[in-house]
Amino acid sequence: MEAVEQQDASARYFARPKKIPLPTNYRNAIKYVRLAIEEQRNVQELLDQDRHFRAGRTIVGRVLSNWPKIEAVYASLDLAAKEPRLNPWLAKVLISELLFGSGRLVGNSLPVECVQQYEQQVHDAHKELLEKMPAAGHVKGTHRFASFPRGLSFRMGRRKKNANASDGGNGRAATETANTVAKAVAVTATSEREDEVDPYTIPLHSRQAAFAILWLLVYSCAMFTLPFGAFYGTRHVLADQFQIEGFPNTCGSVLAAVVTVNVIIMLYAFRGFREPRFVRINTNVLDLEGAKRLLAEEQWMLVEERFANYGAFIERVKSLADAEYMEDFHFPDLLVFPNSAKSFWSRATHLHDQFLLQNKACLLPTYLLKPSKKSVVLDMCAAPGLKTTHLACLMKNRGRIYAVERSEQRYQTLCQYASAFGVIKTIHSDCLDLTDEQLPGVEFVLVDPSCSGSGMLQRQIVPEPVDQERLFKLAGLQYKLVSHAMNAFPAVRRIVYSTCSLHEEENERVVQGVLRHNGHFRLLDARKELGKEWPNVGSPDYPDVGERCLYAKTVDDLTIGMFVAVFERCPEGVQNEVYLAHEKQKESYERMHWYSDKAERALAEARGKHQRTYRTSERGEGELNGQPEANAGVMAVQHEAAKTSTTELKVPERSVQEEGVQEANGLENVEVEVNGETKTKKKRSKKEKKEKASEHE
Ligand SMILES: C[S@@+](CC[C@H](N)C(=O)[O-])C[C@H]1O[C@@H](n2cnc3c(N)ncnc32)[C@H](O)[C@@H]1O
Repeated sequence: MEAVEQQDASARYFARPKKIPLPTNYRNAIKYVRLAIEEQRNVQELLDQDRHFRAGRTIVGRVLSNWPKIEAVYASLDLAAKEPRLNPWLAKVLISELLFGSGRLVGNSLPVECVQQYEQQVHDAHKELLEKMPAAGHVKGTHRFASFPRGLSFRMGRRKKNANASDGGNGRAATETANTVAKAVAVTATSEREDEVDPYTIPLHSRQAAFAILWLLVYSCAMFTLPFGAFYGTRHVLADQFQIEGFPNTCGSVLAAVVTVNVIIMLYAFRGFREPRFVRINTNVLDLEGAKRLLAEEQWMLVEERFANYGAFIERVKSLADAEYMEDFHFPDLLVFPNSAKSFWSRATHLHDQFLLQNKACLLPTYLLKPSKKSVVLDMCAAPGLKTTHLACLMKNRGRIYAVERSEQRYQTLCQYASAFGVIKTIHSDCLDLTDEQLPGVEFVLVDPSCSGSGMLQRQIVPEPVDQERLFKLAGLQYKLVSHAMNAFPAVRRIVYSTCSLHEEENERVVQGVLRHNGHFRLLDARKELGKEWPNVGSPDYPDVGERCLYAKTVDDLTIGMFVAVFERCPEGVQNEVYLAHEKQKESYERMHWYSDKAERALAEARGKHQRTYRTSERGEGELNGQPEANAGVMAVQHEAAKTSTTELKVPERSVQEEGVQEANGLENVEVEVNGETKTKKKRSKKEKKEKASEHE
């Protein structure tokens, strides 16, 4: 009767329409257990090679070290007959997990749910086996049977041919034979002892420590040998080939040794740094708890520690073990994995809808934009669309996000990313051509434009020479985009400007330029806006600007380099302090010109009248024929103003905004107004246009 009920239950399970996949770790475990038992292969080697199956050693090891007991339980429950559709290898792996693993099964796949319904019976059968144990403990020679199959363990000797295993995992032959049970019972004593310390699994931290020591040994050997080689090699070459002897020879050789030492140190440091893998949860389809459940199915272990400060968190991230992951310190939808997880994530295509690989630094701009749920947002430079989709998640897929991209190819990628989010409307256009007319009611703008990309990891590892001309052009474009955001959309309340550049020219200087010419927007303190500890801000060389902007830095945040500034529209009648200070400076600059003109006129008059010589001393005092001049005060003002004009005003030969205007027009010999002057500009050549198109995205 009971059997019939269970059969019905199992039929119900297998008849369900929705197919939930079996966790990869169980699938892999079946493969290795079968290889070890059926084909008697040395799976230890195979497991070592399979770097993606992290939990494998433990799961497979558990099954194989308890194989007889598992077989006995499987047999006593008669699962082969009761659940003919249940893979016997899988059933045994799951029984092993229930009895000797965590005690719970991962996921809701059909086989898992099927075995789960026998959970109590599995435990009862196991208990029964243990109770019978003393009586059967004397069965001769049975301890060998309890050992790992030979293919698995380096500790074990020969493996006895296992009749049960050779039935193709069906196990039915064994199920009926009391013999098997007796054997299994008999070995329990031995294997139970072995269970206490799982000999198969070397704890992860021990393995990591062992590798660290090994690498240290390798590098220290290199350190104590290669510099000598460099020293004597150089000495030999200098003497034999170039006939350089004596002191110059020694200097050259020492230099070669020092360079070698430094190269080795750099290589070691480079090995030591492994940036973590940041993974964002697509909160549009999955919440944090759901994400944790999915990851548990994949045998990832959540580090559930709380950190007093950001430094402690960063240190813990650096020491994440291969199977561990953590929640991020700042962002609730971000998870942090060790560097070694990269291969897992590139293979885990079945999780790509629920999780997105995105560097933590890229979440700063979107979080700082803080769009309210049903607001209208404009992402001016959107492709490939990671920030756009994050905005959509933050807005719970409600409201409207205009995602603009001008590059055709990148626009296609943007469309793919955006397709799952109804809130995103993609627009293939130059965002400078769009205004409130086409995109009405925009309240929040993200400006994440093309930049030099000097914050990208590979560019930090192998730095490129700084191309000032290119930086200047990029800065011009960036200035123009932010200014456009501030002036083309009257309803805009908040703007976030971000780059993945570490150059001030593209960051603080652009922000300063924009604030100087747009009094109606002010710069917010981004650190305060973030609301949590953040180590790096901008340069103090930009008063009222630098300290309000954030930098993400590889060395402190383990992220790519990123710069973020947050602007907010000023209340009516209020202007930002950078604008006001600049206006004041402009005034004094104009006054300086006025004084200067006056002084020049007075001088000319004096020259005409008296034919005397005039010069300005170092201190700015006027002297006439070597004597202090009556109008020396005027000259001092002139001198001070001149100083201001070169040091504080920093009126550049070509300003950022000039470049911006040039970029804006892109016309042949157009007249543009720059700092009040009209200049003629040349049209961008085809080559320049091409270069521009290939700028770092
Ligand atoms: C740094 S990427 C943006 C990355 C994107 N925000 C993300 O997180 O996925 C800069 C993008 O802006 C686009 N872009 C540059 N100038 C633009 C303009 N004037 N109008 C529209 N898109 C522009 C580039 O083609 C490039 O795809």
